[in-house]
Formats: sequence, C-alpha cells, structure tokens
Amino acid sequence: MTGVAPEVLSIAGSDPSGGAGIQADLKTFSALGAYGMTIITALTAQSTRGVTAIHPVPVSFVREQFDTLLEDIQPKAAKIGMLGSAELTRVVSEYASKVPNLILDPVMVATSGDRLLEESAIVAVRDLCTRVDLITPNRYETAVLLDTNPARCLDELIDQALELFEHGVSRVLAKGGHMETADGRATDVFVDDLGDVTLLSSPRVNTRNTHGTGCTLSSAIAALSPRAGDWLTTIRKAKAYLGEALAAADALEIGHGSGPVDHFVRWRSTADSTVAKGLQQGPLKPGELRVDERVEISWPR
Ligand SMILES: Nc1ncnc2c1ncn2[C@@H]1O[C@H](COP(=O)(O)OP(=O)(O)OP(=O)(O)O)[C@@H](O)[C@H]1O
Ligand SMILES: Cc1ncc(COP(=O)(O)O)c(N)n1
Repeated sequence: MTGVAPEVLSIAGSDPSGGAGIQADLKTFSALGAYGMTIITALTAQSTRGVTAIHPVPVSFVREQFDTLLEDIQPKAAKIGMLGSAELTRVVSEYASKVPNLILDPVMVATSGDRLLEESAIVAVRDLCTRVDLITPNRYETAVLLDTNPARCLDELIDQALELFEHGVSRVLAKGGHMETADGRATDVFVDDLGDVTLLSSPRVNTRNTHGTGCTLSSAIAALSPRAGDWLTTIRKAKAYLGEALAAADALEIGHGSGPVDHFVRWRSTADSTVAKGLQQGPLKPGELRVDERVEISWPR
C-alpha cells in the first residue's frame, strides 16, 4: 500500500436500489477504509422487491474498462460479483492473473429468486473458480458448482466445500446463510489452501433485510485483504462487519421488499440503540481496522 487507502476493485453488476452489486461493494469499501473502483459487467433494473430487467455491458467494453484502468492503477485486491453470461465470465478470467487477492462471489440467483447468471455460463464459472484466491458460494451456488443437491446440514456443506477444494479451488468459503441449523446461528465453512476446515459462526439476525449480504461479505473481504493478514483473519473481520451491518438493517427502512444492510453502521450519528456500539467507538482512523470478532470453531480434518 502506498497511500492511506488500498485500491480495491469491484467487477460486478449495478443495482439501482443500492443494496447489492457495485453499489453495495463501493459502500463496503468506503466503510472499511479502502479506495473503491469498479468495472461494470451489467446494468439491472432492480429494487428491494426483485429484478425486472438485465442489460449486459458489451464484452468489448468490459475489456476496455479493464485495459484503461489497469494501465493506470494496480488494484491491491478485487472481488468479482455478477457476470451474467459465459462470454463475460471468460473475459474476466483472462484478467484474473493481473489482480492479487482476487475473490469470486459466484452470483447466480438474487435474494428475490431472479436469475442473474445464464445456465450456459456454469462451465466458465467453474473454470474461473480455479483462477482466483477465494470463492464465496452460498449453499445453492456450492451445489450448482458441483452439479449436486444443496447441502441439508452443516456436515454436508463441509463435504461439499472440501470437494470444491479437491477440484482445484485455492480457498472456499461456503456460506450457510440459507441453511437452518439447530443452534440458530449463521455458520460458514472455510477451507484454506491446505485443505484445513474452520467453521465461522455468528448469531443469526432475525431480519428479512438481507439484500446484498453476499456482495457485502465478499467486498469486505476484498477491502480488508491487503491489510488484515492471513485469509482466515480477513474473513473473520469481514463477517464481523457484516454482522453489525445486518443487525442495524431494520433501522434503515429502505424499500418494501428485502431491504439492504446498513453499510455505514459504524459511522451512524444517531443514538439508536442498534447502532450505539458503532457510535461509541467513533469513526475509524485512516489505516485502522476495528473488528468485533465472534465465535470461531476449529474443525479437525
Ligand atoms: N440472518 C442472518 N444473520 C446473520 N448472518 C447472516 C444471516 N443471513 C446470512 N448471513 C451471513 O451473511 C453471509 C452471506 O450469506 P448467504 O448464505 O446469505 O449468502 P448469499 O446467498 O450469497 O447472500 P445473498 O442473500 O446476498 O444472496 C454469510 O456470512 C452468512 O453466514
Ligand atoms: C447487480 C447484483 N449483483 C448481485 C446481486 C445478488 O445479491 P442478492 O442475492 O442479495 O440479491 C444482485 N441482486 N444484484
């Protein structure tokens, strides 16, 4: 890092409602003290209620964005979100080796149930998975990547995450947000580059405002990765940030569907009790990382 804020790139689609896609990514980068940049892959017409249309950016223009940007600025990390088509996925793959700390959130279906990736792109996404440093599929995406059924319990999610690792993926964070567990917690499975498994568990927030949680988590990992140390520490800090943003989501009261999380919970200048903790701590100083680390359980191999 040369300046006070690491340059971090989001390669993703646009969500006009501001809760997911590049908008969520830029808010997350800013909230965590990174300098955010974007390469836009698609425009969506979308609200908290759902997606009504998708307008893909021409492949040649995505290349133009990459070439122009990378000639000037070397990102310190990047996240990949919505890609939409096989053609776009292959173009992004060509640039994968040019960016360190590259995280792929293999976005397939929005929280609203609308499709964001063509069926024909799955083969190209599987290939891209082997070219990045970390993938962050949810329960459904993990199953699609393996061409199997979604995990019904944590043990199955662990097996599937390990299977992805065995297929040549460097690191896997299989997210358990969509999985009901007896302990009522949201538990993700992390497989590191040695194949070791760690469970990352946080209290489940009772809210329907989960629009963009996957985007927020992957962009928080990207924002923190140039500074936080090893991948496990980075992911733990990112998940702690998302937990705070989710806990404050209801207070935002945005839209009539599944609303966004509060990306700026740590900055909010209100005495609301849900955000009081962030307030007491005050804003972050440049380069400072403040995290609320939650429960982590190591899993024997
Ligand atoms: N209600 C919740 N409370 C706490 N954490 C949650 C909750 N829902 C999801 N998470 C966490 O949010 C992150 C995103 O998980 P999820 O499985 O929902 O991914 P996703 O499906 O890609 O997200 P999205 O819903 O944005 O598509 C994970 O770390 C997960 O554990
Ligand atoms: C442009 C864009 N990218 C990603 C998502 C996924 O987010 P979610 O699953 O929370 O709707 C989205 N809805 N829109």
